[in-house]
Amino acid sequence: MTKHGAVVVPEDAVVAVAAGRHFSFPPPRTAGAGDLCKKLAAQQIDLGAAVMGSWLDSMKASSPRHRLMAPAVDAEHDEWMEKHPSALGRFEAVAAAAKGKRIVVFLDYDGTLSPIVEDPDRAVMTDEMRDAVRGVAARFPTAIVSGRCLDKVFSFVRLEELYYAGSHGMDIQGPTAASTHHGPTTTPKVGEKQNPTWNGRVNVSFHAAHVSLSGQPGRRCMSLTGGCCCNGDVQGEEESVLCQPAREFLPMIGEAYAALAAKVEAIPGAKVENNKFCLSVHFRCVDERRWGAVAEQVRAVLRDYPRLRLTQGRKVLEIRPTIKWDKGEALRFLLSALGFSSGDGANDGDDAFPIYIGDDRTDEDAFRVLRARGQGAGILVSRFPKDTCASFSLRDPSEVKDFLRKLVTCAAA
Ligand SMILES: O=P(O)(O)OC[C@H]1O[C@H](O[C@H]2O[C@H](CO)[C@@H](O)[C@H](O)[C@H]2O)[C@H](O)[C@@H](O)[C@@H]1O
Repeated sequence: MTKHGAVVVPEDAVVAVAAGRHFSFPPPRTAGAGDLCKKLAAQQIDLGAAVMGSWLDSMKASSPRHRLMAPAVDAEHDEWMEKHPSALGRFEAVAAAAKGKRIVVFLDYDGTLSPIVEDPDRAVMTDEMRDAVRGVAARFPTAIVSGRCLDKVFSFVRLEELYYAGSHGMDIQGPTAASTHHGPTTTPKVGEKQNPTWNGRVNVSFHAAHVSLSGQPGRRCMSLTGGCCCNGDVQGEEESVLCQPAREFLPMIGEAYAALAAKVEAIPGAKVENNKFCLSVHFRCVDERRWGAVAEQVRAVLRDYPRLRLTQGRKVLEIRPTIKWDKGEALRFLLSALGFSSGDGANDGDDAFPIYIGDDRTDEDAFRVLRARGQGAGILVSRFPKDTCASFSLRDPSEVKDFLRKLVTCAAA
């Protein structure tokens, strides 16, 4: 890739529109979240026949080709970087803002911890990245927040000491008791002398005897001693999970999966991934001339399921329940479960410093929550300008790894 000449780079990002906002950090509470952040929330795509064209446009818009033509595009990039500076370049500003607070780390998976690849089943993360995440998790409560189903994302990450929020936050489980029961009783504050491990589960209790719904060996789960703020869904079998707000949709999602898989089978390259509480219809490997056919098949199935809605990720159409739950709500829930806020919005846990790193449209829901709370740091992984509610940027998973390592070094120092 060169900065000069007309190099066209395929990328699944939404091209930036001037955000009309200059960099300010820490972001002011609520102010600044405004219209842009509302617009960026994982949007529901209208399923009406009249908007099929715009639906297809939306699929194309999520996969623009970036023209890197100096100097105009460089200027646009520079302007964007002023508003969303590198979290590595401004590491000292992040560390200063976190000083005296308790860091909690939230990490998206695809495009953040692993590079985007054609086959979703091969999106593995490197051992170096795993070590970096392990290092962070030894010092701060750390959660993976992914659109993938919990078992799948766990099979990639393979670290038992983390919290996992699968299915876009609709399936939340905690670390094993064994992997975390040797640290301080509260998360260390930045700048405080620290024990290298943590155990900051203020109002969370572990049920070591329970296995997860997946039966995943070696993983124990937990429930809230103070009750679940997740529609009261923690009961019976659910005692083994922290939060599953969309449980009632499981049979419906299963049916929709079968119908969709049968419908898109005939479209070369299309693939439906069952993410338990949501479904992903991948069109990355579909000839662009057939994208309309993918959209049409998805629409046909969704007509039978008015309680399911459609959102969009990186060359993927995502079908999920029509409940008000997303990665932002998962972040809120986990902060509350960790004792950093009341959960009812009355107290946003000002001593917490959540760092959320993600690359996708669905991560904007979490960035928006951080902006609204005027708390922590949202970091967008992108090498191209995009509209975002994040404060900072990192170019790719390799920079994410460097940032995580720096966080560990800084905490150790
Ligand atoms: O929230 P995330 O962890 O980022 O998960 C979002 C979706 O990621 C995966 O799809 C994306 O990555 C694939 C592998 O690199 C790529 O082939 C695909 O085009 C991307 O959309 C995953 O397969 C989906 O289930 C997740 O919803």
